[in-house]
Amino acid sequence: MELLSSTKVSGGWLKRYRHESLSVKGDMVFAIFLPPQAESIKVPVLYWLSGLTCTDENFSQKAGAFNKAAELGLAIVMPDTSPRGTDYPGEHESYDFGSGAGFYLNATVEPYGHTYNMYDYVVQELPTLVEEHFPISDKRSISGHSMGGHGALICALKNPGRYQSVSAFAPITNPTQCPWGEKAFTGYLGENRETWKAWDACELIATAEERLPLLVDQGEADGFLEEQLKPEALEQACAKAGHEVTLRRQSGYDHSYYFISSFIADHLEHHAAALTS
Ligand SMILES: CC(=O)Oc1ccc2c(C)cc(=O)oc2c1
Repeated sequence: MELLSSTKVSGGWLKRYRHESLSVKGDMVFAIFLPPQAESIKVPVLYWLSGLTCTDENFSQKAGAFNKAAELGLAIVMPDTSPRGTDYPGEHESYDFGSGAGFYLNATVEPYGHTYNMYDYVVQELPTLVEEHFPISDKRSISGHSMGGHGALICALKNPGRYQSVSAFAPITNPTQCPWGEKAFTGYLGENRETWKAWDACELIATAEERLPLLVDQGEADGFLEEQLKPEALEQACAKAGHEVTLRRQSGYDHSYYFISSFIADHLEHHAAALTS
């Protein structure tokens, strides 16, 4: 691992690293916030999955999360949103597919199937790496925004026992039924829609082995609400499956990090309560 930068913030440290990833067969960059408590004990950790077009830096620069994370003694790990440095056909042509748009799945269609394995990376490889190299415990939670909200929901739903809690901001709840998801899943998984279901929170809810309560914030002035995000689909899937969900519709908020920064403290409290109980 190569240390790229180290910055003191909120009494703790924000560190960025580059490392060679087996899952994506290339270099990946991630950031980790270590709260002051990590100087003397192993601290629990929140994985934050960012949305389309983002890198590890959007959350660290814009969410305003570190004062609260320091107060609660939470580490935060911020991975990048896709493999980088490949040059596949179509990879750099649009904001919603390819670079910056990994969708937190394991691609099966070549050439993407070769390296776009963001699911393996965030669920297995990155936690193994950070738990080995930093004073963090194996108590994990997961959250994210938009494409990253979809990622957080599917990672938790597919891995009972791995996370203590899950939350999301404006998640793509039902990617098999919205334009962003249909485009990405066709490109990464192929035309057979049956195979898509394994990566869709609304499909996974029905058979989830674990009933982690979901905390979701959704801005009512979000321009992507009706066509892409579809919070009502998640509500209906949860109601049908008897899965607890707290969906907070926040009046006037859009899809931006202003929205995330307004409610991130609530999410950190939610995760800290589960991680320290
Ligand atoms: C920094 C920032 O605003 O990030 C951002 C902007 C737009 C989007 C969209 C449209 C989708 C998504 O998944 O993430 C995302 C993130």
